[in-house]
Amino acid sequence: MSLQEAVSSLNTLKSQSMKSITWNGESLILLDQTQLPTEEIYIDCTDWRQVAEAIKKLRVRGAPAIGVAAGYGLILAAREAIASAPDEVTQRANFLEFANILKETRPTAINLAWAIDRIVTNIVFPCDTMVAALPLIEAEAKAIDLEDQRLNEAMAKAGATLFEGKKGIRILTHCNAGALATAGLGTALGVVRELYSQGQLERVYADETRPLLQGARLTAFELHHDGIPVTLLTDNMAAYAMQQGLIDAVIVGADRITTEGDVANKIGTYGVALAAKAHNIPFYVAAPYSTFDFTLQKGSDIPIEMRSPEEVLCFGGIPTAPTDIEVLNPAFDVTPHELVSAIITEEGVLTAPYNKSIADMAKKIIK
Ligand SMILES: CSC[C@@H](O)[C@@H](O)C(=O)COP(=O)(O)O
Repeated sequence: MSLQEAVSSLNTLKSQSMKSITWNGESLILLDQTQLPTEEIYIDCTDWRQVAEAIKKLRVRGAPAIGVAAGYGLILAAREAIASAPDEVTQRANFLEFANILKETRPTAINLAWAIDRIVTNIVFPCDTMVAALPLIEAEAKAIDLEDQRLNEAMAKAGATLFEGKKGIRILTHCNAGALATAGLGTALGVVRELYSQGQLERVYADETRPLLQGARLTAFELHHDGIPVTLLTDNMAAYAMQQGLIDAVIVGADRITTEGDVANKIGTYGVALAAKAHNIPFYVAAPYSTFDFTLQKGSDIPIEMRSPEEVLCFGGIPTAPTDIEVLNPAFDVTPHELVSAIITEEGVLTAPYNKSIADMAKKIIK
């Protein structure tokens, strides 16, 4: 498939929901999310380094999406490793080094490490040669992509059960946990789409999500594109909207969830959860099993990505503050499980006590 054909197939798919990642057998085509909503630019990644750069710079972003993109990036890494040396030992060492660099591009969303480890451990390690592993890596990367689409659909259905019999529902969301952040319908926005298709949704309130405006640039864009009513508000208006009685429930995505149910998500999520608690509004998190870190108990142990001060000091290259001041720029925060009303997964809706419901889910998955 040529770049042109891939772009036109992406455009067709976008009429159902935004599709931002396409593997065409030769290269990985990514919709550059840093350019949205003003420009739809596609990057043709023929080198795994371009995939790493795209993840680091948030051209592709959202926990499930970066896992899917990295899976395809490993095909490019394996091809280069095979071409880099005649002997198996060097090829394998080079591949593992490339995989590690990809894995380290973003530290908080566990879906990235999960996808890379799944391919390295299940596919590459048991194979005798990198040449033999190559088609299997490609098959596994596609399986991760397709699986994410199915997980999104299952979460959408599970999430809708929380709103049975209700109409005119107004949902607040933070950041972008939609089609742009996954391979399918989205996690939080998958539930929103399901409610909309059942005629139950009145509208979505989208926090703009400082500093990189994923809510304004991506969520508002994605929902508006798909004809779902959306109202944009700045982050500091969320508590006001709750106080005014405009919000029935909050639904957000997640980048990592611990075994106790603590949730890392885009910076600002914790404040939204606190405000929801104060106003007695349910705070739901939607995430697939690939977002759970079954090795971590406490949210305080989740590595939080600190990003460049420029993201806070400027927007679109235009300074919005004195440029020589100190800046705090954590990309994520952790919402303690006490503030989480339920976690929507493909296995159903998990409720407190989370250490038990998450352990039961882990048993089902790790059979
Ligand atoms: C379905 S994606 C859920 C999260 O990944 C999303 O809410 C988020 O925090 C994304 O952060 P980003 O820094 O844009 O990758």
